[in-house]
Amino acid sequence: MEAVQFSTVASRQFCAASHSFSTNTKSWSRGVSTHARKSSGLRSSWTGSNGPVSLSSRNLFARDVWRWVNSKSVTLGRGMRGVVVRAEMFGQLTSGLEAAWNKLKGEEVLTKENIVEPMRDIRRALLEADVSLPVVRRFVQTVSEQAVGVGLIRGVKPDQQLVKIVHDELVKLMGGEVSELVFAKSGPTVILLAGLQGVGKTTVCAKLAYYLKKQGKSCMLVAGDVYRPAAIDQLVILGEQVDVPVYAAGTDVKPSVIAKQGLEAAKKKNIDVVIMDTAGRLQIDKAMMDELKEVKRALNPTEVLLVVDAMTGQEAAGLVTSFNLEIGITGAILTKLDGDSRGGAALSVKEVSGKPIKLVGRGERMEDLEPFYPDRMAGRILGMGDVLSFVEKAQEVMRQEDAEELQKKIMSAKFDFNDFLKQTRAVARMGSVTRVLGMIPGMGKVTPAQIREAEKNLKIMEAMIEAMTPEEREKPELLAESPARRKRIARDSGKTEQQVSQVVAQLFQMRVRMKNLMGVMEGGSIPTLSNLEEALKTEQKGPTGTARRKKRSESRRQFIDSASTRPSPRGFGAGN
Ligand SMILES: Nc1nc2c(ncn2[C@@H]2O[C@H](COP(=O)(O)OP(=O)(O)OP(=O)(O)O)[C@@H](O)[C@H]2O)c(=O)[nH]1
Repeated sequence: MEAVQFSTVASRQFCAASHSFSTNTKSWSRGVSTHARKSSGLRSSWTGSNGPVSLSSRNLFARDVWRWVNSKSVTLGRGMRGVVVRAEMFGQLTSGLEAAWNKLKGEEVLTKENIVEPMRDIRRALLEADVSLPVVRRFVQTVSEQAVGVGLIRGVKPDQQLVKIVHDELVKLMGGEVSELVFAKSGPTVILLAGLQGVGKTTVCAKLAYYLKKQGKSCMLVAGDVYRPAAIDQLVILGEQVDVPVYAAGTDVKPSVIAKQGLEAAKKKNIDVVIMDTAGRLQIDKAMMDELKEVKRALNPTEVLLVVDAMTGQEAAGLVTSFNLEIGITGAILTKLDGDSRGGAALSVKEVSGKPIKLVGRGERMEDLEPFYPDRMAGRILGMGDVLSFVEKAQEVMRQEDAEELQKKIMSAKFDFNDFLKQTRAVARMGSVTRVLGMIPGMGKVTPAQIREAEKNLKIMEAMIEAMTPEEREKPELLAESPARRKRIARDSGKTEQQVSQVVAQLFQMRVRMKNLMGVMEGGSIPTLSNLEEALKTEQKGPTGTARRKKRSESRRQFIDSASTRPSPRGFGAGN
């Protein structure tokens, strides 16, 4: 398999760099770099156009976060060409809110007067996101009250203050804490799934089983959708796919009887969790509710979860309310979040119905079901990306030793070209490129053309690294100090000397940034807005070190500065 990768070797900057090398479009490269810095060192890069695209990631915020990061990889398909990057999840809302922050640029303090316009933008953004009007009203009022009362905080700009207040209120709006699934103290835990037709119920049954199996629980699926024979077949196939038994009794038996029989069968097999699929209807009707009530009575479930489609916006919140009133539910599962650019459902369900979103579906694959984290979602809405979900994904696929080894190297500023290559070759099974991009701060706005460009550029970088000797890969200093070596690499890889110089310069810049960010984040955990600011301030101050070290690195620094600022008339990717 040709190594074609999408790697986030803790190095969005590398990707950013590749963009800036290639596109020669200053505004784009500047924009990406800013995003890269703002993302506190989470970096991504990808290479290759003809082989499988793979992906791995690192988050450099703190040791404990690092521990989550294990390496593994996933093949994403043949090349990234043709990948369509869908709208960033909640992208519309994110841009709407950005307008609000922008109105506060240049202000000294938040006042009753100067928040009028931003609050109007926030209100509009939420309404456009399909959040229900009463919810929007309450939200805007709470945020306004807090904003005016917050006063002047030294070193924090008013727009940042407002972002923080909105962030915290969004978290509260979505329920604050993660709402975990409840398990029965004895006997099997029974999860009853309900929902309208086509929302993804049957798929969720299998996804949920897959999710719980990963936590060491044995599961059984029960096929209760007797009105659509294909639904039973679909469940059986999905059950096979996730290697979980399926109890089915055909279409002639009442769902409540199937429920009882399924539960008995599960008990006999000492199954930990029974997941019951039920029929969906086009709309709520009495017959449907009565049948569900009967099934509920037969099962006495631990969890009754309503599966709702995120793309239906505030309608989803209304459904959760109706189902709760009618049959009593314990929470909701929001599916198709990957296709939702507005966010109305995620924002409204808890506030409108009082019931939490417990899990979210973010794709069609079995692994695309995860807990709903209000704080991460808020971060993502504000354009900070879903860093922790991203890192958790990476953890599933990355070896711990590798992560620790890499962390050591970064802390001692020894991250080298071998590490870069190794990471780009660690193929990670992390989901679609689109989804992963959406999780990386700022990356959701990357267009397919930009992806293709970056893909091309990373391939070029890989060619250069391959032309280096093992010693040069380990000690990039050799390249910084020797034009002859750079010339040889340029010749062997078919690139220009300038391109080689830029790649070497970039590695040094990466080292400095990574080290600074790691240093600042060390001991912290989740990248919050405030420590992000601190990290960036420290980064701007430059690396610390003894005078001697500083002197030794001076000439290298000069090389880096000149290489990275040299004009690149034809762009990094040109002429290859
Ligand atoms: N993109 C995306 N598609 C999903 C998600 N969840 C489910 N789907 C797709 O939605 C479609 C409908 O899913 P089903 O599981 O058949 O829906 P259902 O609610 O069981 O449908 P009925 O049995 O007709 O009531 C399928 O094509 C799924 O692959 C998700 O989170 N994201």
